[in-house]
Amino acid sequence: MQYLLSTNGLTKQYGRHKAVNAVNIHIRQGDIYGLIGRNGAGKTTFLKMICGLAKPTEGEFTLFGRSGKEAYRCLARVGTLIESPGIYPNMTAAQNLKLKCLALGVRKEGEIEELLRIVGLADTGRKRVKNFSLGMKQRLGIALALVGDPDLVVLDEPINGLDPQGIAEVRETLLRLNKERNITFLISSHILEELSKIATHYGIIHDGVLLQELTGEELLSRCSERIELKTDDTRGACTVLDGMGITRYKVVDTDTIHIFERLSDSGEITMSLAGHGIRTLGITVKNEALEDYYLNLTGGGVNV
Ligand SMILES: Nc1ncnc2c1ncn2[C@@H]1O[C@H](COP(=O)(O)OP(=O)(O)OP(=O)(O)O)[C@@H](O)[C@H]1O
Repeated sequence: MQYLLSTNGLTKQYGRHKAVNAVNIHIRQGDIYGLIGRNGAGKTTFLKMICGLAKPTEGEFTLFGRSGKEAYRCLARVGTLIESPGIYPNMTAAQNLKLKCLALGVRKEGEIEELLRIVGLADTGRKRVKNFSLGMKQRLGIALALVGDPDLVVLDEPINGLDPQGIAEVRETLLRLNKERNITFLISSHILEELSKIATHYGIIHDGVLLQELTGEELLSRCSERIELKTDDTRGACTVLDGMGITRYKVVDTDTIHIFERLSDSGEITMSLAGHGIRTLGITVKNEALEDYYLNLTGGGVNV
């Protein structure tokens, strides 16, 4: 499998403390990859290493198929928003972008207008950035990371402190960029619930160690509200579910099916199964909230 970005034993040690400990991450072209971890888990340190802002103590990363020194040469294709985005508050959004374009030698006609459009700041005109909402500032930070047409954009906590509307705006922006410009994203957050509204893939980091990588679908099947159906005939049960027009289900075990829709229809499902001679051994509605899943995982500190 060819990854757009992968790491091999990437480690950063400060004194005796390993802020990032032998992390192997795998990001494909087109992913919106969420790196989730509590404060101090090592997210920023990890992101800094793959953006060339901190030198790994051990390990290496492969970027666009290049490793070692070659990988560092590919960093021009990576846009970053790490820690303070370097925004000038007394300038307008367009002026901030113009400065970044000048700094990177970008002279593409209409690029600033296009970037403002794509992050939803086209109508901010002469408004100075100091009068922007936090969400608008974050979107400007994203626009700044987009200067130079990167293929991969790395954003450190882009939804930190945003209200639900701000999160929705950032989400829409990232999804649009992902679709329209085919940009791959690596974004960090300490709140899985918020990240889950954006990411397609996840890496869970704790105490510098990557505990788990999983897809959005896997996370959904582990956390979301669902009916857990136990039966001794999963194949027959699937046929019955299909017949009931239920499409969002997954066989997770030899005797277990998770159903993610019609959560109040347990009775109807049981009756329908019985009508087809299929025994229901158990049927319950389960709901492990995202945050619980994450806390259980990091609290235990073990890989599951
Ligand atoms: N320059 C440094 N020197 C010494 N220790 C550092 C340095 N940078 C980070 N650390 C330590 O490494 C650990 C990971 O920090 P890091 O900032 O990467 O975590 P984080 O997950 O991004 O958390 P936060 O969201 O709070 O920034 C912390 O214990 C931090 O104190």
